[in-house]
Parts: sequence; structure tokens; C-alpha cells
Amino acid sequence: MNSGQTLSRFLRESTGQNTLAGTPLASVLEAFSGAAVRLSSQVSQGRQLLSTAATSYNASGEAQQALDLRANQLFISALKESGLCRTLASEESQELLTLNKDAPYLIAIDPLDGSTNAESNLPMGSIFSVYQAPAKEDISKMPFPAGKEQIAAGYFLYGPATMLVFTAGHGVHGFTLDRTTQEFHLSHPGLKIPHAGSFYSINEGYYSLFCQGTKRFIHYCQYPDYETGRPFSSRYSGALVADLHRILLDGGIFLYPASSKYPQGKLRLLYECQPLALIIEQAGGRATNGTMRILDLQAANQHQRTPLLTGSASLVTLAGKIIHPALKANLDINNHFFMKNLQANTLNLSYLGFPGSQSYHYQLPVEELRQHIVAGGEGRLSNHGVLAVSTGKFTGRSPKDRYIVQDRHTQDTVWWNDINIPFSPTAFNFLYNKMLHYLQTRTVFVRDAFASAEEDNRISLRIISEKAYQDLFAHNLFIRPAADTENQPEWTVLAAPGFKADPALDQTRQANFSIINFSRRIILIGGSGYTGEIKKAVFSVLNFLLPQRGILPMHCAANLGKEGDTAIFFGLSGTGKTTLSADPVRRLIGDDEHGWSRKGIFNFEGGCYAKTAGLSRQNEPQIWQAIRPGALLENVGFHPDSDQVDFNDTSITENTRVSYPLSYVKDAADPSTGPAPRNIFFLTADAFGVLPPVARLNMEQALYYFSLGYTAKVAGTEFGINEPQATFSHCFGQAFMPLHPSIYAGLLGDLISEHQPNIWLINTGWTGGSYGTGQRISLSYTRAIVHAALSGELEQAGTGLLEIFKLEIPKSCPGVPAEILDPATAWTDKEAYRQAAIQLAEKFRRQLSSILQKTDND
Ligand SMILES: Nc1ncnc2c1ncn2[C@@H]1O[C@H](COP(=O)(O)OP(=O)(O)OP(=O)(O)O)[C@@H](O)[C@H]1O
Ligand SMILES: O=C([O-])CC(=O)C(=O)O
Ligand SMILES: [Mg+2]
Ligand SMILES: [Mn+2]
Repeated sequence: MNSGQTLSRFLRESTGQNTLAGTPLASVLEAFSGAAVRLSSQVSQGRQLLSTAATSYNASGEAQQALDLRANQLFISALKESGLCRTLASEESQELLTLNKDAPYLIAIDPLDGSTNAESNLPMGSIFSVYQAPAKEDISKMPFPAGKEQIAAGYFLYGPATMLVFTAGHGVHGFTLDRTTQEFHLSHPGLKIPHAGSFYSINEGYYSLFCQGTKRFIHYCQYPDYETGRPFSSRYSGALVADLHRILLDGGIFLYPASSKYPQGKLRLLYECQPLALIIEQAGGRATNGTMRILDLQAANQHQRTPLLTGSASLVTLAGKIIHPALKANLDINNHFFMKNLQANTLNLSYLGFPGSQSYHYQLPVEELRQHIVAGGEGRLSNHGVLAVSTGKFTGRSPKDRYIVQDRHTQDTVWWNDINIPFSPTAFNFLYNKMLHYLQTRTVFVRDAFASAEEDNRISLRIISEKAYQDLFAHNLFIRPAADTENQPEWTVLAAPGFKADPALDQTRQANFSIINFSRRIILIGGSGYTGEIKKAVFSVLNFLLPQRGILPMHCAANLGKEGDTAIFFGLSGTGKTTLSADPVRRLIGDDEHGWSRKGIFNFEGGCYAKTAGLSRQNEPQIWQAIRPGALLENVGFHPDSDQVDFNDTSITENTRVSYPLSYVKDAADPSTGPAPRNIFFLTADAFGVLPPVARLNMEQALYYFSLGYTAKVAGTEFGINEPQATFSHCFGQAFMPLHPSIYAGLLGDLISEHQPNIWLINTGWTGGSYGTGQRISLSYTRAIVHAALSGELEQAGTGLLEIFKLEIPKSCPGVPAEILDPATAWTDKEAYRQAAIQLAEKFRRQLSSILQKTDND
């Protein structure tokens, strides 16, 4: 074997095809190989077997073995010495490192891949990737271009023998280290990966967390078939380099797919997937994330993850097809969906099946809508010139009548249950045509708008409504386009309160319905005039699409402090998101629906939808002053014989509302975005009076309360029931979350560990006793608590531990009597508190075990 050319000769003397010799790139490879030879001898000494204590954590939160750090140092100093590396991205370094300012290369490394194998004396590797540095660098941006721009990539494999496999764009070469001479010798010139193969490599321990498609592909590998040589053999060592090396030599497929634990897979794009993808492609194989070529991707941040499917070309292609009719289709809609240049189209609505003669109003200004609303008898004007309408029979959402069309986009991705209720595509088409028929005989209102303040993740909407007030709502709540586009938007909402389904014929539960169709990108809302259905249907669409792009969608409010610090407020309906985010000393980002992306927090909406029951100028000044002409009140009562709204009149519903554009809120942030939150509040209105007014949560508790989504309401006052009712709704909004809760919790967990915000649990409900004995915590106390948390004062206060719940509660808070901070002392009957607390804890326990059970069965 040692007869092969040495690496040093290969890098110094050009022969035939080898154009590398003598170039600066060859010097980089020499630097790498020098470091790897040293690392190899350290690894082979087995010193790591004697000391394996994890010393610290890397940027992705994994334990770093001392060996990792040594490997990192070895490569860094070798590169520094070479003088050729300008910027280095290392898995073991949180930030990009600048090594030599004017050097020609950008380099990415995983210094020691599979380092947990060290303890067990199993193989490990190092991976590297080289790019030409740009002539001029924009230091505000990630400097690394797409993976296809790599000029060289390679890996070292520390197995029984140490190998180097690399490509500089002209084929792949393998060298083996001769330990006596410390020289690499060319042992595998011109490596080619077999077109097919009979090995598959995947962490099957995560089987239950994989999507249906991935499970299907695993079954494919396992199922006997003479022609393809199945069942395939499974090989998985836990060291990516080792597993991939076998696939490169013998053929087969390596997969690290998305799972509910790692929605983006676990491998890093920049220093693992892209270099390996270049090698595999150069050897004639393929590497994708399921649908897209890895080399076409560009890392948006240094430690970005991606799913990876790589190996023999025929198998990777097949796996993509088997795994994803569903994901592929979803990515298709995403691409289509977020595409910027919408196809030009004159507004004749015929693309939707409306007749050419359809009568409509397009983007009417508010003033004209006002006339339609009043003239059409939909509502009246208050003495302050604010429209007030009645939404009819429905004054709230009807989650039991919310359906999702079950098709290739949703089949394997939606978490089907009694909230995400499947609807057949055929029944949808039938109902759609019936609705078109109904609307054809009317003059419809057409509104074009956007959802999402972050432009890259924006969807365009066309809302076609039967009623003028629905159109005003759409104008107030969604993001208003700068100019009329007259293009064909991606999503269409048909909203017709007067249209009633026939359950026997239309496969609905009753006459009203809200149905989302991801293939046709249409939402049908019928039989209900409640406007919340429109906004929450669009919210559900984003809640389905955005996690696939690694973005966490949230049922929360958000605002910005003077220092530019974001706070977000999660909570179920009625727990105080809108109320507490309306804060005169902070700038409102939004009151109900946001996304959390790499760039930070962004509102999905362009307006607010506030509860008005009991509203007063003193308690809620910001909301009060937003109720002016253009705002739309729903289901409020009036003082007798007057045009003055009575906000205490809840005779139509407790859920009286007002919608208004964000511009009506003084000092609202524009655009409605902010950096990653410094403080996160979980709001819960505990009518049992058991939870403390405020507690500080650790990461584990945060995910626990997020998964529970607890609140307790006073049961329907009409029926005279005095017992509070516990409500659980995962992610504080399960009615709008089409995917499995673990996907949202996983994203939140990742974001929390990355940004380390303070997390607070706030009880906006009862204190000093349950509903009946105690009273609701005054809004001014809750505001004082929120302010103390935001100013850092709460962190300074001493803390105690609340029994049973193990919650860390502050002992004092400016503006709040100390007695109420500990709920046990707030109750006069201590034993009654203990009993109530035990009962609530038991409810939590039961709820959590039911979630876990559902997860297991799934
Ligand atoms: N201590 C308190 N903290 C917060 N809100 C309180 C408190 N006491 C009473 N309230 C009242 O509770 C209601 C909270 O409703 P709010 O509109 O803020 O809910 P939300 O979380 O925005 O719900 P939705 O998702 O339905 O919009 C308001 O009417 C508010 O006046
Ligand atoms: O959607 C609605 O009707 C109002 C709201 O914000 C919620 O219920 O969370
Ligand atoms: Mg609200
Ligand atoms: Mn809401």
C-alpha cells in the first residue's frame, strides 16, 4: 500500500491531471494533514479513555470532550501558521474566527466528529471545507456562500488506520497514514461511489419520532427483494465520517432526517453536510435534504442544521421520493407560496371559478365600507363615529367545526385529532362550488393583504367576503399592501356567514365550518359571521408552514422596551396578551400572533383584536384611545336610548371585541418586528387561585408549562356554576396548531437554549382563594409585576420555593403587597390552599400523562 505516492509529493509535484500541486490550496491541505497526523497520534494513544469528563458545552449545547477542544486548537494553530485562512467557522467555536486578515480562504471545520466514540475506542473523524474568500467582505453578513462554491473539502477518519479523503473539485482521492513514517500515501485514487448499494445508515432509535415517509423508507430497506438485494444491512456507528466512508466505498445510503426531536435534523450544514456532499457528488453520488441539493443551500448562520440524505445516487433519489410525497409537496407549496413575483392577473376572479360577470368591490377605502355597513344594516355608528356590528349567531370561534383537507400535503404531517379534523378533498370541492354559487348572486368584497411582517416569510392573501364588516376586519387585521397589486395572491379566503352547509350532504358537523385546503390554498368559512375565524384560519396556515422553515409560530403578544429589548406574552384566549402588551412605556409589536425566526420576532398581523368587556380608559388607556373611527366593534351593547357604547354590557356575549390597525396604537413598532426576546411571559388565568402571581421558570419548567398550556376559567356564568374549570391547550393555542406539539416545543427549546431569555409564569387570575372566595388579581398589580420583571428588579428580589409546584417565587415586588406573592399566605385557610394545590397538581399530572400517551400512540 505504501507504494502509493505520498501526500507531500502529491501536493508539491504536479503530474497529469493534478493541478493542485504548488498552489496555496495545497498548502492548506498540508496544514490540515499536519494537524491531523498529530491528532491521530493523540487519539491512538487512548488517553481519552482515561479522562472523559465533559468540560464545557459547545454552541449547540453538546458536551465538549477535552479531546474536541484539543482537536480544535490543533487545526486552528495549523491554519494560523499557514497564513491562508481568513475566516474560520468551527463547530467548537461559538463565533466565526478571523485568523489572517488578508488571507485568501474561508474555512469551515468540524475538528472532531463523533467524539463521544472516544470513550468506547471507536472511530472518529475531522471534516473540513474550503472556500475562496470574497474580494470585499460585508462583515454584517454570513460570509460563506452556497455549498457548491467550495473549492475543496475532505475528511480524516481515525479508525484502525487514519485516512484522508478529499476533493479539490477534480475527483476524490483517499490517502492512508503510514504510522512509522507519519506520511500519508495515496491508497484510493479516483474514488467512485457505487450507483447502488446494500447498506443503510440511520439512527433507528428515533423511529417513533420520524415522519411516516421516513418510516416507509426504513421499511423499504428492511423488506426482502431479490432484485435490489434487500433487506439491506444496517450500519450506524455514531461517527458521521465513519458511516459515510463505508457508504462511499461500498455504496448505500446515509440518512439523518428531520424528526420531531430535531425538526431540522441534527447535522450542521456548513461544516458537516456541505463538505461531505461535495465529496459524495465528486464521487458520483448524491446529497439532498430530502428535496433540495445540499450544495445549493447556503447557511444563514454558522451552526445551522439540515436534514441529510446522501450516498448512492439511485438510493438517495428513491429515498427522497418515498420519504416525501408529503414533505416534497409541502416544500413545493412553500416555494410557490413565498415566491415574490406574483403572476400578474387582472381582477376578474375567474381563476377562482367566479363568472366573468361577478359583481365585486375591490379594496374599498374605510369611508366607503362604513357606508356599506350602515346602509346594509350590518351595524351602526357610535357617538364617537365608531362602527359597531353584530356578528350574528356566532360571537366566538367554533373549534369543533374547524377542518383541514387531508391530502398529500397534510396526510403525514398534520397531527389529526378532534381539533385538526380531516376533511375529504372531494367534499371540499363540492362545498367550494356550492359557496361560489351562493356568492355569485351577491356583490362580494375583495381585500388583498399580507400575513407576516418578515418579508421572506410572508404570504399574500385575498379575502373575499359576503359582508362589508368582514372586509373592514380584514383591512384592520392583516398587513395592508403599500399599493394595490391586482396580482393573484397565494391564498384565498371565502367567508360567507349567510351560507349554510347541509351536514347530511356536505360532511360537516353542522351548518357552520372553517376548512383549510393546503393543496388548493383556499380557506372556506361559512355559516359564521365571527371575524376571529378569519384571522385564526390564516394563523393556522402559518402554524403549519413556518415550522418547516425552522420558524416557531406563537400565540403570543410582543412589545419592545426602550433599550430595544423584546418581551413576549404567551397565553390562551382571555389571559391578558392584548391587555398586558398594551403598555404606554413600551412599543407594541403585536397582540396575538407572532413568529420567531433567526432574525427575531415578527408579527403575523397588521392590527389588534382586543376584548372590550369591562374596558375603561383608566385601566386600558392604549386600547381605549385606539377605539376611534375606522375601528370595528363587535357585539357590544349601547346605553339605553343613546349612541354611547356600554362596555359593561355583555348581554350579547362576554367576548365583545374591537379590531383596529396597529397604526392606531400610539408608538407601535414599525415594522412590527423585534430582536429575540429577553423576557418571555406565560400568562395563565388560574381561577383556582393556586398559582403564584409570578414565578421564575427554568428551561425544563418552561417547556412543561408550554406543553400544558394551562388556564382556568370561571365556568359559564349563565348556568350559575361556581366551580372553575381547568383548560389545557398545548402551546397556549392548540386550536390553531396543525402539527404535533413536540414540533413547536422542540423549536421553542432550541430558541430558549440559544438566546437564554428570562421566563416568567404569571397568574392573571385569582388570588387569596378560588373563584368565589378570592378575587381576580388587580390589573395594576399584574402590570407592576411585569414591569419589575422587565426592569430586572424581580431578579434582585430574594426568592422562595413554592411547595408542590417547586416554583421559584420572588419575595418582594415594587407596587405589590408581599403577602400576595406567595399564594399560600394569600389564602386565609392554609389547609384549604394545600388541598387546592394538590388537586391542581394532580390535574397537571393527568394532563401531561395524557399528552405523553397520545405521543406514544402516534
Ligand atoms: N390581572 C389581570 N391581568 C390581565 N388581564 C386582566 C387582569 N384582570 C382582569 N383582566 C381582564 O382580562 C382580560 C384579558 O383579555 P385579553 O384581551 O388581554 O386576552 P388575550 O390573551 O389577548 O386573549 P385573545 O387571544 O382572545 O385575544 C381583559 O378583559 C382584562 O381587562
Ligand atoms: O381567535 C379569536 O376569536 C380571538 C382570539 O384571539 C383567541 O381566541 O385566541
Ligand atoms: Mg388578544
Ligand atoms: Mn388569540
